[in-house]
Amino acid sequence: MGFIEELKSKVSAQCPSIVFPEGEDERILGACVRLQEERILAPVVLGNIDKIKETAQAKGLNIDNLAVIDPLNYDDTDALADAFVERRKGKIDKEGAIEMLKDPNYFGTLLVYTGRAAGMVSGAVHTTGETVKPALQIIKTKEGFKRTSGLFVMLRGDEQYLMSDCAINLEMDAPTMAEVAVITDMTGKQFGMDPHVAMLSFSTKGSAKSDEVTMVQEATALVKENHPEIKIDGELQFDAAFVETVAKKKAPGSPVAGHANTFIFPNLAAGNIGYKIAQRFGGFEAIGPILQGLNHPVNDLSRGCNEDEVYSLSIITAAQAIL
Ligand SMILES: CC(C)(COP(=O)(O)OP(=O)(O)OC[C@H]1O[C@@H](n2cnc3c(N)ncnc32)[C@H](O)[C@@H]1OP(=O)(O)O)[C@@H](O)C(=O)NCCC(=O)NCCS
Ligand SMILES: CC(=O)OP(=O)(O)O
Repeated sequence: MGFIEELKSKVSAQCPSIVFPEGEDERILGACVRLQEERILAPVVLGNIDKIKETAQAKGLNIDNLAVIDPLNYDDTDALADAFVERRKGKIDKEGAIEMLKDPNYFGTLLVYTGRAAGMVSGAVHTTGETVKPALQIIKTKEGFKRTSGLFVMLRGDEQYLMSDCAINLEMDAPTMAEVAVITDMTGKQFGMDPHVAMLSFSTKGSAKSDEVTMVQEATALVKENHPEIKIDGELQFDAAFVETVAKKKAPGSPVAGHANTFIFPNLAAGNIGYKIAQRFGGFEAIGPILQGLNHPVNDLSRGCNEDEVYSLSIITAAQAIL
């Protein structure tokens, strides 16, 4: 059984409710109708009902059984605003909260925070910043984690790899890269994988010297020291991490080199460019970014996503909510 198929059977047993702030988008609406008809999860679609009906008609979708909420016309806005003000502790007043709730990403995030939905999927229309900022402010990271990070599950046939951080952290240092590695290992295990983690660089085992190479070496050392149970090595170039013959030459004796399946990037440019190259040149399905380390699952999409990627990320979001 494939990765998504396996999660699907676990998720459908509980059928959690997932909110989609971009209900007027045809890729979102198409995926929601499929998820609802297959009884995998219970979508809650946000948007203007007339515009959603227009999208449905243009695509020939039957939305009769879909839960739709217009954030501009919702009975419980007052309760959401109160929860928002309480959570932000002096950073927003009631009037400001009511205004912010007109933004579907804030509205959807508050539905998740207050337990009205188990998770959220957005970002097919909005930028990553617009999508994730409400979650960073309201959902926040779990105890023990300082930074969230954006993971991609890369799928092609039987191949399955994890890549992160491809979406969030503009500045990388050794503690942040170490934290990304630890949480990515946890996510992989949560999804039933056996992560072999490569801390990526343009250098393998000291073949080049620079501040960034030192940062990756320090991050690797931090993980090895604090989490001896994690299968990790670095710093490794991608070929040394992935190709056995190259690993034998560049990193002999490494427990990970040559068969890594989990790749941690040394900066956001490498991560974001790297996953898109694998997706567009390599023909991988790229599912994510999956935000790791938050109290509840809120996941972003690339604006370049297709309906199948929305469908798959929704199943992963539901799985994060129940596993
Ligand atoms: C994610 C991002 C929007 C955060 O923006 P930001 O300007 O740092 O956010 P702010 O400084 O306003 O912080 C907002 C809140 O988020 C928290 N925060 C910021 N980055 C965080 C992170 N990585 N993890 C957890 N919390 C974070 C802050 O602590 C702050 O909390 P507070 O308001 O309760 O004090 C920004 O880092 C970003 O644009 N990243 C790149 C996104 C992108 O375009 N990626 C490429 C495409 S996927
Ligand atoms: C993840 C990502 O790169 O998002 P977008 O393509 O929307 O910028």
